Amino acid sequence: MELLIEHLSKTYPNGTKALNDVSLRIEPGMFGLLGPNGAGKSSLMRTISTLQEADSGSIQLGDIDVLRQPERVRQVLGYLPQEFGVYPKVTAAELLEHFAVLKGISNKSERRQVVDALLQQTNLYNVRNKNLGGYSGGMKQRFGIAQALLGNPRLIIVDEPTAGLDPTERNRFHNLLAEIGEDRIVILSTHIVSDVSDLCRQFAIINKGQVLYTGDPLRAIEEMRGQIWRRTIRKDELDSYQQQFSVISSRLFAGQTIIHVHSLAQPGNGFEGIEPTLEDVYFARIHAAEQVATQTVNG
Ligand SMILES: Nc1ncnc2c1ncn2[C@@H]1O[C@H](COP(=O)(O)OP(=O)(O)OP(=O)(O)O)[C@@H](O)[C@H]1O
Repeated sequence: MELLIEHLSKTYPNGTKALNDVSLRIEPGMFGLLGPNGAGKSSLMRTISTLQEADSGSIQLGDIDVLRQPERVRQVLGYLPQEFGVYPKVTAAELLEHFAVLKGISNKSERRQVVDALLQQTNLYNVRNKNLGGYSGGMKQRFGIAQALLGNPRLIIVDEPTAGLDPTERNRFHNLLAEIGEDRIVILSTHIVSDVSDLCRQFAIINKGQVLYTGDPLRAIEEMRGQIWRRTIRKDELDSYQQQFSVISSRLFAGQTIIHVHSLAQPGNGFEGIEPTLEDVYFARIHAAEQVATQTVNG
């Protein structure tokens, strides 16, 4: 089963163009949707999840026409929204049981089995009788995955799931995602580049409602080899470097400013060529798109 998105566009009533002719082909496995805040990731996730409509375009999931057959999509979809609220005074076992009823698992002993298995899989079995209000961020997110897995969905959508998790919880959550992404489509929407480089064999970069790149992370890095240059500068030099070069990122390290520049040729004295990372790919693509946008505005 594959997910085929073609020419999808959406403008909100206030005039915000959240999706601008988005086309993507997504195969089974983990797919990373990477973009800054406001890029349109949630709008795309909500549209695929049948929670909102598009103005134009189409989405096909296997033989399901997603925009026209929402009830069929819901039967094969698991969704972990960005803001996943839980009832604080209910235990994980109780709430998952409740979701299982809603999902249509009507046989009581079957339901019990499914719920227990999911609690085991998400490593929450030992704390299943604790109130969700006492769960840590990572435990809540794992509970979110447990409910998304009910009914054995073919398509799972998780919207910015690792924001706010500490490194250990994030690692554990990554392992869980990698496990569930083995035999179905899992779309992971995130602004955290390492979520994608750790987990995804396919990804897309989206910015201002447009797809800037789609492909394989390793290939994307390969394509940028020989084009990323690093230099340590003083903080007060940053402006002038930004005017002279394609500075795609700058960060402080031990009180000094380190910049990465995207350039086909050696930019000049003091620049050292480095192995690109997916973060460089991401920033270079976004930077290039911004440059084009500025040039268009300035004529
Ligand atoms: N219901 C809405 N009405 C009007 N504008 C909206 C609505 N929902 C989102 N937007 C705007 O559409 C654009 C895309 O938002 P969206 O939430 O899809 O982006 P995102 O990539 O998920 O960002 P974030 O990570 O901040 O959620 C933003 O400019 C946002 O302000």
